[in-house]
Amino acid sequence: MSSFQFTKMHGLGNSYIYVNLFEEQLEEESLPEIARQVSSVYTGIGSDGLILISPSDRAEVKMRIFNNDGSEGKNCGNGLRCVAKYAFEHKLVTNETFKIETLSGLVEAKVHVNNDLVELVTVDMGEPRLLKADLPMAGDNQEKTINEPMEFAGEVYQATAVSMGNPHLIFYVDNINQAPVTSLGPIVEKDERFPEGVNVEFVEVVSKNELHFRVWERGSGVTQACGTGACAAVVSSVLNGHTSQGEETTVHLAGGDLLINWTKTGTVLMTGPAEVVCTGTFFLR
Ligand SMILES: N[C@H](CCC[C@H](N)C(=O)O)C(=O)O
Repeated sequence: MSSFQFTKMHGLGNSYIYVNLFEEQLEEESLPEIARQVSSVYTGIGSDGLILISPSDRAEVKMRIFNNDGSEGKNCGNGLRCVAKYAFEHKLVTNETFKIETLSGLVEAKVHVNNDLVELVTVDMGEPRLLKADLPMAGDNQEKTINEPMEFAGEVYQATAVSMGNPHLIFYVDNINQAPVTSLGPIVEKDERFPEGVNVEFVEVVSKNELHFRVWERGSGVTQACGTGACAAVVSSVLNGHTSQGEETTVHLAGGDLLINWTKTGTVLMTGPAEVVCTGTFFLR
């Protein structure tokens, strides 16, 4: 019976099981099954997935993320803040600002330290990608999808597509508490126009600097928060004229708030908390 040490961490309630591959070894072909096992609230630890922290030849550390269905995501905003906290507190890095490698490129994290503990993290998530080819999604590869009518299950919705290294489709609603997260989310996630699937976000505009936000995540379903999704929602809101580029927007997610700024230099800054829940030994079935 093989086992490994883990740390459960969360960003605004979006929790993952973190494994430090500087110290542990996991078989590559077992990773999807390990993600499914640790994520189960009944027979596992309970989380939205698995995140691996490993050495990198391009950055101080590398992050890989697996959703709770075992699929591998290419980026994870809440995960990046927790990886940054873990790396700093476990002395995998020496500076308060450092780079993290993801499957969708390098990002830069800055930890905000208080009494040797990291409470808040700011991540420069890089530039959003707006072309259909970037998501990927069906249609003219060089076109963008901004406030476009799209039909799902017989209804037409206005949709905006943004990639933060992973795909997001954003819908605007008048009342976030009535957003069709569990009814429309799974339909859109698996729509054939998104060959790699898509994360589905619902946004209520409160003001020019404030959004309400809910999410149906690709590979995990409803989560308390989605960092890349919040970044995509702010980019979408600028593109749709609801908020302004270069100004900080407060995004109210189910698990709490993120501060997001699609800067005038073109990259998206995300600031929010990262917390440790527990550590332990997991015994693989
Ligand atoms: N479900 C996402 C990965 C997790 C992203 C989310 N938890 C975040 O904080 O960005 C995907 O398959 O693209």
